This record gives sequence, C-alpha cells and structure tokens, in this order.
Amino acid sequence: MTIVIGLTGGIASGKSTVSTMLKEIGYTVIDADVESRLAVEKGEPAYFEIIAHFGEELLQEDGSIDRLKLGGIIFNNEAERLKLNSIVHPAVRKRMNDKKEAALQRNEALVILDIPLLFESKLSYMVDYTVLVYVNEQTQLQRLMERNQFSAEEAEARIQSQMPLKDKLQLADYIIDNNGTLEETKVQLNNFINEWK
Ligand SMILES: CC(C)(COP(=O)(O)OP(=O)(O)OC[C@H]1O[C@@H](n2cnc3c(N)ncnc32)[C@H](O)[C@@H]1O)[C@@H](O)C(=O)NCCC(=O)NCCS
Ligand SMILES: Nc1ncnc2c1ncn2[C@@H]1O[C@H](COP(=O)(O)OP(=O)(O)OP(=O)(O)O)[C@@H](O)[C@H]1O
Repeated sequence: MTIVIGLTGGIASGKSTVSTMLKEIGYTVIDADVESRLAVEKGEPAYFEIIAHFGEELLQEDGSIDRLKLGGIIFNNEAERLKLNSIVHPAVRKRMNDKKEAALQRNEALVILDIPLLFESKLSYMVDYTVLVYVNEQTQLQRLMERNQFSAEEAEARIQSQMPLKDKLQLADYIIDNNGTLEETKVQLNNFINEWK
C-alpha cells in the first residue's frame, strides 16, 4: 500500500529543500509549483484565460507570461490573486492527481505531494498525512528576501497572502523545523521517514 504524504509550508520555508532531499533518497515528489508552471505555458487553456483576464501587457516578447509581473499584481491584490487561483488551480489539481495515480499504480511505498497552499486550498483529502516544513517569521522573511532579491515590502506581501505558518502548526500531522542547519533538517526528515516507511 502506498502512503501519500502532503508536504507543505509557506513561501521560502524550505519545501523545495526538503523535497530535494526526498528525491535524492529516491521517492517520487510531485511539485505543485512545477505543475502550475506547466499549466500556464503558452498554448495551455489556463494561459489563454490569464491573458483574457489580465491582458496582453502581461506577456514577454516570446509570448510567455511574465511571472514577476503577474506576481506583482496578485500579491498586492487579493481579488486578483483569487481570480488567478480559480484559473490555475483546477488544472494543477488535475495534473497532480494524474501523477499521483501513476505512482499508486507503480505501488511505491511513499509518494510526496509538495503543495504550498495545501491548507489554504483545503486539499488534505488528496493525501494520507500532512508534513509541515516550518520556520519562524524572521527566518522566512530573511530567506525570501535573500533568495528572490525582494525588498522587505515585496516579501511581506507574499507572506501575508498565505495562512501564517504558526497556524499551520496546528493543522499538520508532522512538523519539520527548518530554522536550523540543513544537516539538522535532514536528521528530522530521516526520523520521519523511519517512522512511516
Ligand atoms: C504568481 C506567479 C505567476 C508567480 O510566479 P513565480 O515563478 O514568481 O513563483 P512560483 O510559482 O515559483 O511560486 C513561489 C511561491 O509563491 C507562493 N505562491 C504562489 N502562488 C500563490 C498564490 N496564489 N497564493 C499564495 N501564495 C502563492 C507559493 O509559496 C509558491 O511556492 C505564480 O506563483 C502563479 O501562477 N501562482 C498561481 C498558482 C498557484 O497558486 N501556485 C502555487 C501552488 S499551486
Ligand atoms: N536550513 C536552511 N538553512 C539555510 N538556508 C536554507 C535552509 N533551508 C532552506 N534554505 C534556503 O532558503 C530559501 C528557501 O528555501 P526553499 O526554496 O527550499 O523554500 P520553498 O518553501 O520551496 O519556497 P517556495 O514556496 O517559494 O517554493 C532557499 O534559498 C534555500 O536555499
């Protein structure tokens, strides 16, 4: 029987870092951010819906969506963020479900769904257990500013569009504290895997 794990967190809390560690061990990780990028590629239904709503000014020279520009709009306007979600999320859910089904067919012991908005979008039903990659507010802000070269204001806007990580602590089945070193995170991840595999 395959156990399906929902890996979640907040922006820049370390989900990709943990999912890379899981991939290195050999587990299948299905990443909502990757699927959401594929779902809005030139020619996809969601691509045309985005242009219809947000306008052609959003396009880069090669016709692809300017993600930085779109981020600048939706992380500063809640109604626009919800509109984008309503366009992109159904396609992402379908893509993830198809990949999950394929992994179940292969009878793998653990399959990981990396979903940043797992709790916000009430997607716990898609998984057996939820794992939260947690950092405190200060670490989250610092790492996001550094990684994306964002100002404090740009980073705050993105963080505030999500459920606070401390609220997610109450909802998760298992917590990985990623405030420390990568080595410390790896130890916690190994403990988790040994418990569930
Ligand atoms: C706004 C977009 C174009 C910005 O693209 P960009 O390449 O800069 O960021 P990326 O997609 O890698 O997302 C980075 C992180 O931002 C956060 N985030 C992304 N979209 C959202 C959203 N709608 N609401 C809250 N947080 C979000 C997540 O933590 C995600 O891990 C893009 O995030 C997008 O299309 N978002 C809508 C789809 C979505 O909700 N994706 C998240 C998981 S399905
Ligand atoms: N334990 C750690 N120590 C130091 N830096 C870390 C640690 N974990 C992650 N980072 C760094 O913090 C940043 C955010 O991590 P990561 O990209 O894994 O987050 P994420 O949750 O996947 O983000 P997003 O939601 O935006 O996709 C990256 O630059 C990463 O290298």
